[in-house]
Amino acid sequence: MRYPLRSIIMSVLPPVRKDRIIGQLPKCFNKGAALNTEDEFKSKVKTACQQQRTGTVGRFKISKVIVVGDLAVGKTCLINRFCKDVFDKNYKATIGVDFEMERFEVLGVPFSLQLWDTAGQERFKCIASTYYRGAQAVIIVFDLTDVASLEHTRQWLEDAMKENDPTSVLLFLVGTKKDLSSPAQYTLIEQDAIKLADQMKAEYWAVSALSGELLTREIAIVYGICSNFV
Ligand SMILES: Nc1nc2c(ncn2[C@@H]2O[C@H](COP(=O)(O)OP(=O)(O)OP(=O)(O)O)[C@@H](O)[C@H]2O)c(=O)[nH]1
Repeated sequence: MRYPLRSIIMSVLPPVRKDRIIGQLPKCFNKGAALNTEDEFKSKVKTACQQQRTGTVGRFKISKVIVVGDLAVGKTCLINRFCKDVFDKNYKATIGVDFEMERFEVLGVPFSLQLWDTAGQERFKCIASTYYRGAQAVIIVFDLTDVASLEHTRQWLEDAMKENDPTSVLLFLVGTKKDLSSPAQYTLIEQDAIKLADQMKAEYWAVSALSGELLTREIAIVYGICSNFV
């Protein structure tokens, strides 16, 4: 007896986690640097979901998201907090690239994010950049306590865009380690980050992987991609 591939896949996958079931658009972090300030999904997105026209592989839609940024700014911790809800204070450099898959249900339709964690170390940049191609979203990470890491985000963006179509990629500029920055330091760097996000046409967030504060906003990636896929 033959079974359709999708039924087989669905039967071996665990159910989608409750907090990954998205019925409403998450609020943006800062209206001054947001990709979307609407409260609701676009009607064409809703219609596509209702009509199950959302995927390229059966009902599935897989979106590739690459996470780039300087050495030790917190890319791996960001992904680990988001996907596994854990935090490791010990630093282990990413060698080349790493990969996590996160499943969602958006307006009743299965939706997956591939999160590609890339190495910030110069010597691994060459390997990592071979995985940049075909991204639907790029998360450019900087450390809120390190101004130089914010300045370097332009270069990371440029590198990521060499392999992608700038007109169709969604950009996120994410400041990490908010728990380590003093209010005065945070206010200063945030002003520059918002300005930069505006120039890049990126959505801005400030998060802490240690506390987990605001990290649920990563779910905002979903709506950005969602509103693009029809
Ligand atoms: N206090 C605090 N420490 C953090 C946070 N995020 C990351 N760190 C620490 O910063 C260090 C580097 O974090 P990683 O996530 O490994 O950095 P990375 O950007 O993936 O580094 P590479 O893989 O070398 O590019 C680790 O010691 C983490 O524990 C945060 O939000 N708060």
